[in-house]
Amino acid sequence: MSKDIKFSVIVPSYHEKLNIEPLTTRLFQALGPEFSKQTELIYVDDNSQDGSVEEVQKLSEKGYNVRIIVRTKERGLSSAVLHGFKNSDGQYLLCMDADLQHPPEVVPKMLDSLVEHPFALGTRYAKGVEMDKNWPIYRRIISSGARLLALPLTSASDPMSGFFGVQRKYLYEVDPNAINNINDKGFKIALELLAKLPLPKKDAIGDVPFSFGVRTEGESKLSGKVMFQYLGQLRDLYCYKFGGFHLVMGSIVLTLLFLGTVLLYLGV
Ligand SMILES: Nc1nc2c(ncn2[C@@H]2O[C@H](COP(=O)(O)OP(=O)(O)O[C@H]3O[C@H](CO)[C@@H](O)[C@H](O)[C@@H]3O)[C@@H](O)[C@H]2O)c(=O)[nH]1
Ligand SMILES: [Mg+2]
Repeated sequence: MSKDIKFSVIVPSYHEKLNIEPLTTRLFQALGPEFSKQTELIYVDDNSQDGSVEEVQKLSEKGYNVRIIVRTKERGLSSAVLHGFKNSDGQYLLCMDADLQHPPEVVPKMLDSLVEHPFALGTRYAKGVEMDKNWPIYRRIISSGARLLALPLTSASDPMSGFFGVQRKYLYEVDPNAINNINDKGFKIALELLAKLPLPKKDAIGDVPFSFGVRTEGESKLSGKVMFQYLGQLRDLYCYKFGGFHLVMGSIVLTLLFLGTVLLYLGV
């Protein structure tokens, strides 16, 4: 463990070569010299073999504190984030996407919030925040449906966000067993952590409003499989939180809401 590193920024990445250089340079530029000295940037790539490794190597040679972990046996956004957290040095852990939908310029605010709160949440649901008008309508519907289904599980403003931070001690120290209960399937790792980590009842979450951008390079990896993984994750979380009877009721409500969302999407 490096004593100089206070903040670790973890970026799950899959086929993101074209986004690596702009994200890295914009991030360290936004951090400025003092924050930069205390920050490491870690890409967790699932063997994209698209030149991402060489791209990171170039940036590291230029002096940026950046490295890339390539996993060859595992796949998935959530598990990549957990892998990055485990293999990082900072006490303050931040997660963001590679595709610049999470503006690197907001990271200093996120880190400030994370020093003050156990959990920092980049939120798209706050006054004055607008979703990029180019974000496709079907993604908005899916996102709203997913958010609705998570309402009984957390009071967080945007549990679907992939832009969040957590203090290391809440992952591994406050309850060393908590990490073993975390579901590492799918995309919604923030929801999982919010629902299961031993966070304090009061003032646990520091919201940081941000405007969600659109991807300009590469493609989204959201697939039907990921959506079904989300429904499985919800079922487990309902069970974890409310027990057996509520699980059955929850499943019925979930199915109805899911069908409603699909029908709405299809315009039926
Ligand atoms: N290592 C790894 N990274 C992955 C994988 N799948 C996706 N990623 C990375 O995870 C990030 C988000 O993936 P996108 O494909 O861009 O997801 P999205 O559909 O735009 O979803 C995003 O927006 C949601 C909010 O609407 C977020 O909830 C979600 O976390 C993600 O940020 C990107 O950096 C992408 O490269 C994977 O299997 N392995
Ligand atoms: Mg994206």
